[in-house]
Amino acid sequence: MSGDGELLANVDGPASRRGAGGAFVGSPSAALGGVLRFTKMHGLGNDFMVVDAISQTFRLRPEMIRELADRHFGIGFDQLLVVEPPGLPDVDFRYRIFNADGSEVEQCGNGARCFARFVRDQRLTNKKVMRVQTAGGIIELRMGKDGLVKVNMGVPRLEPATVPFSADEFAPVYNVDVNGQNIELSAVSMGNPHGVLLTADIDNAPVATLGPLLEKHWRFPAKANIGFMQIVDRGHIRLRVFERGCGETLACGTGACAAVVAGCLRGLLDPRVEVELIGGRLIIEWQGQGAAVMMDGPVANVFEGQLRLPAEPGIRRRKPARTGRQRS
Ligand SMILES: N[C@@H](CCC[C@H](N)C(=O)O)C(=O)O
Repeated sequence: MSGDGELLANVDGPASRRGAGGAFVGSPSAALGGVLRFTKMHGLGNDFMVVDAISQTFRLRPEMIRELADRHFGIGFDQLLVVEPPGLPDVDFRYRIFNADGSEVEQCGNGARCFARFVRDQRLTNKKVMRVQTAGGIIELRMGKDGLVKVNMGVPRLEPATVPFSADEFAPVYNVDVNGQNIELSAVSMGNPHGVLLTADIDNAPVATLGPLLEKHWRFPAKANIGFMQIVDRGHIRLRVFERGCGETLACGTGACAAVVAGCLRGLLDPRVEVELIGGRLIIEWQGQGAAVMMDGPVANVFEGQLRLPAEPGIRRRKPARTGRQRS
């Protein structure tokens, strides 16, 4: 963040739709040096800055995302969520996710529920069921009458190469050496990579120490989110997640899905499980290999805000193209 309180962002129009180093550009209409509107939201305390890139044009470099994510000097969030027009047929939106460290990632479960609420609140759609394209696959979002959002998170990927995890063949549990200590974990992709281990006492689990070591372990070549799961009974777990690219969060939706898949693979859980995270509860359902994982949970709006985006020297204002809001 710059010293005068203004936030540096580059806005240059749709030609450079995706910049180098993970920067992104929204779709045409906001003016160079104008304001970027956003909404702060959360799902069980996993918090997000959500931006409509259908009616706004902007570019944020990874360092800018890190500054915005900062809880003392910025807005503060675990992930930045970006709403874009779809790039595929039969899909309503494209949903992009950036961790607090500025890295773009494939999937975010709590974010998916917030996404559904956001696009309806912003009148980008009036659909109650929508299909959304992510880098981790297509997911289906369904608004419930109770204010909860149900998400079909897709079929978990278990083959090691698809997680990705380094192993010769699939196993429900792998032995991983961490500085001479043997750790037993399951490796699951929910679009994004997860390692899940069991703990007898979640309150004293070594999340802060073992989490970062496993996140960056060589056997997870794309790094991983690391879940610590305490089984209360066959229909109830407690879970803490050290998230890739942002550290321990109050809740992780894909982490909850991965934990239930891991527990079912080990024969420890029933198909419907209440997952108790620090920030609240999710209901996760999985009928077994080949089935999609279903996630049910709440969303919350925190506030709406806007950032002034100064023009970067050398970038000239372009006349914005006319766009209509997507309505279906
Ligand atoms: N909080 C998320 C997951 C966000 C992405 C994750 N940190 C990753 O790097 O894969 C969730 O609710 O799923």
